Amino acid sequence: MADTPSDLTSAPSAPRPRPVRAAPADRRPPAKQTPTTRVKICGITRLDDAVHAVEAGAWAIGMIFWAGSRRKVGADEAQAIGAALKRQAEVVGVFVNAPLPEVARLVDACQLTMVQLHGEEGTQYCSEVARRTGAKVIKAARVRNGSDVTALRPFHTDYHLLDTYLEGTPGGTGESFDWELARVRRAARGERSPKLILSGGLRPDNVADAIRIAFPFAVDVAGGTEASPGRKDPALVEAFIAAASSARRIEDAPAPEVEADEPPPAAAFEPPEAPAPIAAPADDQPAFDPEAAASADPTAR
Ligand SMILES: O=C(O)c1ccccc1N[C@@H]1O[C@H](COP(=O)(O)O)[C@@H](O)[C@H]1O
Repeated sequence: MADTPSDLTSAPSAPRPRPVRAAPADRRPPAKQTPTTRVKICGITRLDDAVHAVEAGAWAIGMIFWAGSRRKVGADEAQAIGAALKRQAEVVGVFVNAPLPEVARLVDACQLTMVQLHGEEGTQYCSEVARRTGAKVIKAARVRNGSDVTALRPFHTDYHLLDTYLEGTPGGTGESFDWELARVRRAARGERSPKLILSGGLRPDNVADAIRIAFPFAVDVAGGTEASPGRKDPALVEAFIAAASSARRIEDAPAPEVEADEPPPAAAFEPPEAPAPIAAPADDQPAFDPEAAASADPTAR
């Protein structure tokens, strides 16, 4: 029994409870927030524009390698942009039905971290781009109706991109589509879909509405941030990124059950080793679809 002061001081003392004090507001863990929508600034042809876009907060910058584009990037500029920015942002090359060896060569030469396939590339071609280059793959669809959106389902790429359908133009139309159609994709049950990138006619004054309706992972803009084709307007770039970053994404809005209104289109073609014209469907060359082949021949699994 310890009943003297000396006994008390020598006895092993129980740890004293530490006073509980509220952490100062500035040291409390941040409240869980929905991450803001990423921004891809596309159609960049000049190093200065690329650097400015990344400094302004772009997640990705895109360069168009399709020869028919008014925004086609030059080889030297593309290499300089990739070398300068590949550690700070995603550097995306945009292709339309390009031969696979050309895509692989440009990924290496320009240090692309992502490849955006904006033509009629099929599933096997997309997988082959990922396997050969190591770059992440964005598969784009041009949207008229719900079927154009659901047609992306067999593409197990890193990202799906929805752009506006305009006859005879593979992309960069400057026109928007009905963003509600993106919900067809969200209504898909069960499997986890690739992240959505929304594009087509987005501008600083409409991007927040688009985000609220389509709830994309990222938004992508070319024409809406330009002074002229291939040349960015720094003020528009900054306004676009600010508008996208401040838009609230309604993460837990229930996904409506929207049905596709038409059957999915016929199978895509696998681009040959030589470029194919955008308007030419491969009627004479049916796509090789590994999933269809496997289900027709169970031994092929
Ligand atoms: O911008 C182009 O010239 C282009 C050409 C061919 C394929 C894709 C192209 N750009 C992509 O188009 C969309 C939206 O552009 P916009 O904002 O409507 O002008 C975007 O995904 C670009 O990557």
